Amino acid sequence: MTATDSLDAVAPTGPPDEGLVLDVRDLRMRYGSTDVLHGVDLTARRGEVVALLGPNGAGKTTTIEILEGFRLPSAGTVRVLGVDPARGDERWRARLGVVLQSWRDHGKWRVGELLAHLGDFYAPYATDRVRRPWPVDDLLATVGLTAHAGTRVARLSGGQRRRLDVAVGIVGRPELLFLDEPTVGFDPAARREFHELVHRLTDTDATTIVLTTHDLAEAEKLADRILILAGGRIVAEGSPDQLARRVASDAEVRWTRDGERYVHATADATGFLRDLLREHGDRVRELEVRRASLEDAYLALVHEEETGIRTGRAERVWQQQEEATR
Ligand SMILES: Nc1ncnc2c1ncn2[C@@H]1O[C@H](COP(=O)(O)OP(=O)(O)OP(=O)(O)O)[C@@H](O)[C@H]1O
Repeated sequence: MTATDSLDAVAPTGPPDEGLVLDVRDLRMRYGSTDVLHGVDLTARRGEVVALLGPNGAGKTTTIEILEGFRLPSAGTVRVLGVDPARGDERWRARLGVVLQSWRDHGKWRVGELLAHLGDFYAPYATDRVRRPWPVDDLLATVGLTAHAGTRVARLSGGQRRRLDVAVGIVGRPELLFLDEPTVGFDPAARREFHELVHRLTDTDATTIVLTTHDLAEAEKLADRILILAGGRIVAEGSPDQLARRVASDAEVRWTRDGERYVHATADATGFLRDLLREHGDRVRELEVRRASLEDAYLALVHEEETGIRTGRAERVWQQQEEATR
């Protein structure tokens, strides 16, 4: 049986959910005798930003390449814009955008010409709802490359090249956009502009975005939902806040009073603060309330998966980190 046959053998029954842009069930991938994905389930809806996080070698790129139709899975059901990527045609591909690690080809082309040339591919796939391609001048302005429309690709700086990568990924006004480590090499201003661009794409075009990144602050800022891939499975899923609460539901309150340092963990920080200030008033100094961060949650959940120690481990890791900073 081929990989494609096996996909059909487990195809879901029942009517498809129209709002689901991505629907992946029990995705498995084996390279030679090594299992990399052990049954990944994931979904994304129209206009949603989903961040896929995980340690090096977790299988993020493998997963994304399967979704893009560049790699055949060993087993599982995959539907991207309602289509099995293994059978996706040009019309389907025109609805996807991919921002890969840096665009190195076409060094002699000028930026504007290159975008116009690549945009031509999408023109036959314009619809009443989606005008394709994105007009070059608008696109250049959107990614902040207007001043470089006539610059040869080979002469762009690293950050400018990355902006071009983004422009290449969205020139066809994709309904689903894959961003692989999108802001590596961006300066802080370019990163902020890029984040604004992502918000604009989801707000005005309802673009669905799947993002892989090792930058947790970026995931926190951009993602509606975060999926943590470790050990070949999605080990946790939720908003940044939900993930943080999963590893530690208590907030930690710290303060000093008469030169003494105090630390108290509580599920009701507001009530505790009210009582504390009523009792000790202006003798309370250096007041701080801290909840577990996404980074705390990420490290604890990945550590849990790697060591196989589950019960209370995540919470203890968080507490140990706290103690180390005291
Ligand atoms: N073509 C291949 N043949 C054999 N093994 C592969 C192949 N591609 C990836 N792998 C292995 O599969 C595992 C997952 O790789 P993948 O590139 O998907 O991870 P990743 O999560 O994207 O990692 P990173 O964060 O380092 O980019 C790794 O152990 C990698 O060595």
